[in-house]
Amino acid sequence: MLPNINFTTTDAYKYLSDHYIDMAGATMKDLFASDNERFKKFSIKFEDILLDYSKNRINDETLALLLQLAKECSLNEAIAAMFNGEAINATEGRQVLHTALRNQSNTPVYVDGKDVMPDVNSVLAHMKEFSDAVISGSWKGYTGKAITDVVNIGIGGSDLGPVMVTEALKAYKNHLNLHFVSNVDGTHIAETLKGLNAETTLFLIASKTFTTQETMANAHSAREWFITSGGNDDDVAKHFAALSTNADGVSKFGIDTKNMFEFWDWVGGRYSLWSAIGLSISLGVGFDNFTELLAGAHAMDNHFKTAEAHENLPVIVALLGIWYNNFFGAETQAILPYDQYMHRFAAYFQQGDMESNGKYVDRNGEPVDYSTGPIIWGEPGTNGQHAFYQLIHQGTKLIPCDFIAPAQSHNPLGEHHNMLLSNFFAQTEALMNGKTEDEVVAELKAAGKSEEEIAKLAQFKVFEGNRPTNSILVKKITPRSLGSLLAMYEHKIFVQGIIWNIYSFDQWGVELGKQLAGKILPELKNNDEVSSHDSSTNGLINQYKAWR
Ligand SMILES: O=P(O)(O)OC[C@H]1O[C@H](O)[C@@H](O)[C@@H](O)[C@@H]1O
Repeated sequence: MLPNINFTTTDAYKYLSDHYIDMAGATMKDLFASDNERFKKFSIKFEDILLDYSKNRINDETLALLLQLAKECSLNEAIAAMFNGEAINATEGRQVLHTALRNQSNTPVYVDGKDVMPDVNSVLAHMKEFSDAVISGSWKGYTGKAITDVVNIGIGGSDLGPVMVTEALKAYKNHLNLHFVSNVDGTHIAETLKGLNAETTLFLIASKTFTTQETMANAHSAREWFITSGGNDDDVAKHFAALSTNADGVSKFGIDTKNMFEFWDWVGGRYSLWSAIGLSISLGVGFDNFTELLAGAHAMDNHFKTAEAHENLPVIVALLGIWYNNFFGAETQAILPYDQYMHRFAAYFQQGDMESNGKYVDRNGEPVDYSTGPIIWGEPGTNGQHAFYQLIHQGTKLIPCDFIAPAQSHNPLGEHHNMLLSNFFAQTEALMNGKTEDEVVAELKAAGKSEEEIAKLAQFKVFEGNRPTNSILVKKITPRSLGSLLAMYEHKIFVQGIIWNIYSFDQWGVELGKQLAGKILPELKNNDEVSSHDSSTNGLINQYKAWR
C-alpha cells in the first residue's frame, strides 16, 4: 500500500512555508559568499554522473526540511512498495515494475506470487536472437535480401522512448536505418515509406494495447504498402514484428505470434523503453548496448533503493522540484541538454512527467488544493539560448532549469566542445549571478557611452539573477550513463507523485479526447450537416466538410 498523506498537513510543510519567507529574499550569490563548502555540500556523484545542485535557492535548513518532508510522506515505504511489486497503480489495479525489466542482478521479482524474471529474461533472449539475426543479415526478407531499414510504428510511450534513445546513442549506431512513424497524419507514414524498399524493410508494430487508433491505422497502411509493393500475405512474417502485451490483437492483425515480443501490463507505456518496446534500440545499436542501457538504469535503481535520502539523486532532484513548484509557485521545469544527440530528451520526459503527474485528484479521489506536476519543456543548448533563454534570464516567471552536458564529446571537433561547454557553465553562472545596475553602468562607461545613453539603456541590461539551476555533468553519454540518467528522472517523477499523493502510473486524462474522436469519426464519413455538438464544434466540422 502506498502511504496516503496530504503533504500540506505535515510539520515539514509548515516549517517550509515559514522558511520560504526567509529564503524568498535570499540570494544565491550571498549564500555562496557565506559558505565555502557549498559546492561540496550540495553536489552528489554517482558513477560518471555529477549532480551539482548548489545553484539553487536553498540552504542547509531548506534541505533538512525537504528531507523531513520526504520522511513524513513515508517515501521509503513507497519506494519499497514499488520495488516489491505491490499494485501501486491502484486505479488500473497493476504493479509498477519497469525496474524488473532491467533487474540485471536477476533476483526474483514477484507478481501475484510468480517470479517474473524468467519471462523477462526469455523475452530479452528473443530480442537478442532477433537483433543479432537482423543486424548480421542472416534474417532475410521475402526475396532473400538482408534488412536495411527498420520502421517502428507506435505512439506515446511506444515511440518517444525508442526515438529519444536511438538519437541519444546515435554514435553507437550500426548500418540499419531506423525510422519512426507515430502521427496518424498520413504524411508521416507516406513520407517515411518514400524511398524505402519493401524487400529490405522491417516493420515493428509497437503498441502495449495493440488497439491505439493511430498505430493501428499506420500499421494497416504499412501492410497495404508492403503488399502493393510485391509482398504477399505469407511474406508478412519476414517483415512485420509486434511489440505488445496483447497476443490476441497481434494475431488478429496477421502477425505470427512467433514474431511477437511480449511485455506485461505491469509496465507503463511511458516506462516501457526497457521492455520489448526497446527492440528498435537493440536493432539500432546492438543488443549489448541495449543491455548496457538496462545495466545503467539498474545501477540507478539500486542507488535509489539504498542510498540515504540526502545523497540520493532522484530524491534530491524531486525535492528541489517540490520546493519551486509548491513554495515559489514555479509552473514549469526546463530540461536543457548540451548534447545534440539528446535533442529528444525533453520531449521524452514531457510524456514521462506530465502524463504521470498531471493529476488534480489525490489518492482519496479528492481534488487537491496544491499544485502538482510541472510543465516540462526544453531544447538542446545552445539552440535554446538563441531562442527562449531571454525569458529565463529576464522574464517574470521563475523557471528552474536542469542543464545536462557530457564532458567528453563523441565528435571532438576542434574547439567545438569547449565552446559548447563554455556556454553550459556560463549560463548557470549568469542565471545565478545576474548583472547589477552598477555593473551595467560600469560596462557602458568602459564602452565609451555618454551619460545620456547610459541612462536610457542601463535598466534594460540588468539581470536580476538568482534563477535556480541544476547542473548534471556526465563524463560521456554512453548506453550505461544514459540508462542511469533516464532512471534518475523516472524516479524523480515517482518521488514527486508520492509527495503530492497522486497516482502517477495511470493516464485517464488521455481518454476523453479519444472517446470523442471515436464519436466524431463516423460523422466525417458523409457530407451531412452536423448539429449534434456545441455551435463551435458544429461550425468547425461543417466548414471542414465544405472545404475538404
Ligand atoms: O502502446 P499503446 O498501447 O499503443 O499506447 C500508446 C500511448 O497511448 C496513450 O496515449 C497513453 O496511454 C500513453 O501512455 C501510451 O503510451
